[in-house]
Amino acid sequence: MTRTTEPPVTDDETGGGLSLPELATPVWRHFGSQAAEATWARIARRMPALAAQAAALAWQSSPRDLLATTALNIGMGAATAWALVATTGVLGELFAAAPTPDRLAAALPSLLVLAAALALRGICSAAAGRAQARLEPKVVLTAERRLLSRCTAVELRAFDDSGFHDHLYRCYARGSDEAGALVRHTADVLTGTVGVAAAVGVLGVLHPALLPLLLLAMAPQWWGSSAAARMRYRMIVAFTDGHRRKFLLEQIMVNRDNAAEIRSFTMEGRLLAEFDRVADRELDIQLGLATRQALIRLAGSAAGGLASGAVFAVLGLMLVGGTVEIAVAGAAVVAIRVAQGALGNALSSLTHVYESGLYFSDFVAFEEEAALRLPPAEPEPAPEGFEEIRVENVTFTYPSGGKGDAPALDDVSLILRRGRTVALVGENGSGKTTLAKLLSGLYAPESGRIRWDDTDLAGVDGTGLRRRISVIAQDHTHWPLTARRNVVMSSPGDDPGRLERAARAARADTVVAELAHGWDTLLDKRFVDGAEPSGGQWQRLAAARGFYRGDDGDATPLLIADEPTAALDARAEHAFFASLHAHAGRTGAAVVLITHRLASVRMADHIVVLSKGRVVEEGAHADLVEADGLYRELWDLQAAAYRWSVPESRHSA
Ligand SMILES: Nc1ncnc2c1ncn2[C@@H]1O[C@H](COP(=O)(O)OP(=O)(O)OP(=O)(O)O)[C@@H](O)[C@H]1O
Repeated sequence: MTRTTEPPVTDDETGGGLSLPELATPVWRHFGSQAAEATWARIARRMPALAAQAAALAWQSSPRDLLATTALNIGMGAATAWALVATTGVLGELFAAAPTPDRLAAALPSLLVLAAALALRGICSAAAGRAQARLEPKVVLTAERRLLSRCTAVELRAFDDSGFHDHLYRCYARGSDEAGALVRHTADVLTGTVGVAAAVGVLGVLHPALLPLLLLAMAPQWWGSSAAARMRYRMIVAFTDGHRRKFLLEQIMVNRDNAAEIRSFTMEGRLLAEFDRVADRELDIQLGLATRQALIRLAGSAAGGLASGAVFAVLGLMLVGGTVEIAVAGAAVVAIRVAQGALGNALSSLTHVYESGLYFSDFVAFEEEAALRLPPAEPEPAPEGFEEIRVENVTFTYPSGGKGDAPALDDVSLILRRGRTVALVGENGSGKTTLAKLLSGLYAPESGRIRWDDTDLAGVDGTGLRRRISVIAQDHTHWPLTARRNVVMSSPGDDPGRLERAARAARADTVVAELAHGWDTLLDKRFVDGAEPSGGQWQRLAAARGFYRGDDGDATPLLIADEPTAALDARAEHAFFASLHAHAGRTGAAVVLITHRLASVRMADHIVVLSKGRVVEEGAHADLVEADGLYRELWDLQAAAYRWSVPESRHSA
């Protein structure tokens, strides 16, 4: 099968396929193997708990639709039983003697009852279908809301734990849909069970000796359904890794962020070849499954035919022996057919309930895990403001990754004051951003403390605290919203004067002036009429967001700017630092500035130099240059670069 017009790419060229080691652990097909190993005994053991979970979720989503689904399914079973009894009546009248017009007339009332029972069954079935169709999307939405509210409520630290992140992703990828599927399949099991129960009840009433016949007729069905279901799950397991790999390859190829690099590195052919390789393998497995399932179906039909033959033979013997009347035998045949159909549905739904139940239990486990990572339930109110922030002997280590067990901050102490600018300086990985995150209330120290005047921030309301802090982040988000919402989104109200001041301070006003619809331009090229700002233009908008939030009198006494000018041109950078100092002077806020541009750092009131998570020097620019330590070394390197470039550029001109 050829899916690409590229020249064929051999396995050697693709290095035997792209190396994607993270695929070793299947994540979104996490429970495939457990599902494949499911036995009926295991499924039966878990069924009550799963049914209870499904019912609780459905009740939370829509009690009315849950009650309607349950009642209508039971009504459908009752109507089925009623129809079977009416069938016996009709057959009894017709076969009591040789059929004559009089017999037909005598059978009329039973026929009417049968018609009414079948109509009632049809109405119940349609209404139950409607209630179920209304219930499922509500359940999916409930599960989505539960997931999103948990994942936005947990402390940021949870996202540094790869186990938590995997669990979240797994639930995001399948959890909500599987919650809907769990409820749907549980309702289907109920429908099937009610159908079987109706047939069993009627047969038991007609003649108890007919019940073993029902078992005989259902046995091949039971065998066929289990064999087909287990075969399907084995196929899923066999292709778990491949399926995920295919999914990731699709994501890589359709994602706009990758489009340019795929082309720059001429990766198209390789990606498509890899996709074909995985997709062809999946197709082979699917085609093999289709053949094997057809064989199973054939064997099931043959066994079912034999069983039906045996049932008819036994019924014939019972008729001849006078154990049952002909009308009862006829009704028994109908009841057995009804039971077979209902059983088939119930069994296949049961295996689906088991599979969806595994995912949903994982979802519930995630909620429980997330609950352990929530901030304290009844925190102290956040302080209104401060004259001084004291960072005292703070040590902090990330949960996993990065430097392993080495702390990102090690016994750090410093003081910030209102109206003053403190610059954090140091080489890559020295802990500047980590310190900024602790100051902005995103992480709590592992030891040591941070105080706003006399208030220790440990145990205060984190959300309330962060409302009083404005952050211009290093990795700011490109919100797919209008330019206006990108700036004002985090702050209540929409104050045009404040917006203008913030835009001017960040020089975002010139960016907006060039946009087709000014502040109302959508900043996302994936949508019609969307614009795509450059990296530096995005940075100006992110800075405007920080200034806007900070421009509300005393309510936001701390502004943190982490690498705010990395993408700015020289003029914008100069203007930005001037605005930052003006902000400290005008609002009286304490300003923390992180930057590698030391020419701008010299304007700060105080400079703190970090190395390997420790404060190694601090003071004013002149003192640090005098001290001849790390700061002086970094300063000299940057200054030298400028000294050399001037003569060279003059020379080349
Ligand atoms: N989320 C994280 N999980 C694990 N380790 C992290 C995480 N973020 C940072 N680190 C590690 O903590 C150390 C300090 O990182 P940090 O980002 O604070 O440095 P930085 O001084 O801001 O660096 P840069 O100048 O490159 O921005 C680094 O070794 C980094 O690998």
